[in-house]
Amino acid sequence: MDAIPSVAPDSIKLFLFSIQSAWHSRSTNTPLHPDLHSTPSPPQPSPFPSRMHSGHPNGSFYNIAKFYIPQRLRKKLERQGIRGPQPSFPYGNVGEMQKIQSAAISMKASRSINGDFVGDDYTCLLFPYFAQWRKQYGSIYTYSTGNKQHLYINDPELVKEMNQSITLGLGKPSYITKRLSPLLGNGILRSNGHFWVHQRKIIAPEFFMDKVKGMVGLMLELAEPLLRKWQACIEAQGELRAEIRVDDDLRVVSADVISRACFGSSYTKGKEIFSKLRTLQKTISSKGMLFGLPTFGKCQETPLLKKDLLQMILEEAMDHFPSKDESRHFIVDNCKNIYFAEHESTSVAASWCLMLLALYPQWQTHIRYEMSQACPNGSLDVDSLPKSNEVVPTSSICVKEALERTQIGHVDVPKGVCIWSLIPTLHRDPAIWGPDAHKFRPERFANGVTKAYKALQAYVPFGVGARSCLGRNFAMAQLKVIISLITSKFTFSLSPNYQHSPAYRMVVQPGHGVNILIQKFQ
Ligand code: HEM
Repeated sequence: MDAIPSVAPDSIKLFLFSIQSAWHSRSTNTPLHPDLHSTPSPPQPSPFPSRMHSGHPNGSFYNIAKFYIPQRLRKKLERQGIRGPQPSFPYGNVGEMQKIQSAAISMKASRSINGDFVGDDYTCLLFPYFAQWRKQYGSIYTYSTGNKQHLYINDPELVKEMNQSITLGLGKPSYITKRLSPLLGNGILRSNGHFWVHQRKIIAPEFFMDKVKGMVGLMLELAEPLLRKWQACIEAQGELRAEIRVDDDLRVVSADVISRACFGSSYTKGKEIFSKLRTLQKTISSKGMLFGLPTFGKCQETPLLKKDLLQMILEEAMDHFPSKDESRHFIVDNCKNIYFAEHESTSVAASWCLMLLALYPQWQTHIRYEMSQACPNGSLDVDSLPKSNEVVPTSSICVKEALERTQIGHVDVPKGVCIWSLIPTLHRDPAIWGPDAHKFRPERFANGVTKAYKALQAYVPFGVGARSCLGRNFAMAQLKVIISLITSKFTFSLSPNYQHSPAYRMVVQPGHGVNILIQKFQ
């Protein structure tokens, strides 16, 4: 068993819990990752899914048919009392979304670094049409992007229903998965139905807590170069402190961990792949275009893990697929999927964590205190990793499509409707979290996550229902490792050069990075 320093003080748990409600953001994604990272971009001002059919003149039979199918779905929802903005031909509510977005951008006021901005609901800026319609129509409404009818659901009871649902009738939306096909093949992120179940059954056990615990030693080791680099920065500046832009360094650690844990390879070797992934991620989330297929380097044995994830998945796949060809596709596609799902989500979450810790240094002190209590000699057993599933916020939106007629609580969702849930909004809802929902108060989680809010299962940082995050244990372990190590070695504050500007690139990222002033902790 690896001897490790304390990586799981309770205050980190509280801290990580609280970011979700006080700050939020995949998030997400995302869907990117949204959500992922896996959560694809919501309709953005340009281009919208429906605009991609530009070869067809307005008023053509093609456009008329595309417009009237969603209209029928809308009528079915309206009959259940679900309202929403009136769509117009041929692009539904896209024009209105663009207008609302432009107005929000021009109203964007510059933010001062006095801590107040943490209370801002950034979703109002990133997705202002959702915010406006929520005010008009409540937590469930319908809108159209021309050829698709959408249902926005942020009602806690309905989210709970979705969370508990195991139906295969809700899956990844086809118009998004089609676009992701060249990048992700038919891997877990974009497959649906029984094929998805099959893949999930094979891959999920590789991310169970007992397997993740075996990777903690590796996570600790791979964080060491970052600590040395930051220490060297302080020394190189010949002063007691240095200014660091944390994002790229965290990205390197996170990419290195997934490379080594899954593929026995290192980030530096796969650097090109990761930079390609970043470009692709930006392209997907901002323009929704198609992209090239990344290839992955040859794996090398890592001395730190007896078997890497790839090997374990490979062995499982060999047992489950009848032909070599099928298992080869399964393996290649899912390697890409896991890289893609992990890439950015964890490192971006770590960036936001450091930003908040820099802003609220009393929580750095708290973490150090708990670490000193938990491991007076500076080293702890790997079993001290927490069992609970607390979270950080990077994925912002969960989107599903009703692949067949599906019942969600009292709502009869017609086949073909896309369902959107905005996680940050749910996590900042005063009806769920109380009047201080927008405040940064990690202590609200002191008695566990269920005591922190009023509506059960309204806390869904890793997504909703059967398709929720498969890598949550991995992500949490990595975040705890990195934050504990940084906090134990340095004290830090927010640099005056930090510009608060959340940006949606599959997950919500610090648009201009996170700059902190670090100093060696004595
Ligand atoms: C802080 C870090 C992370 C956050 C906030 C996060 C969040 C999410 C969310 C919200 C979803 C569900 C999206 C949806 O419902 O459409 C998801 C799915 C997924 N995540 Fe993560 N994730 C994180 C890290 C990771 C890591 C490290 C891995 C892998 C090592 C991973 C692998 C996956 C996979 C494979 C899925 C798809 C599951 C399926 O469709 O069955 N994630 N994640």
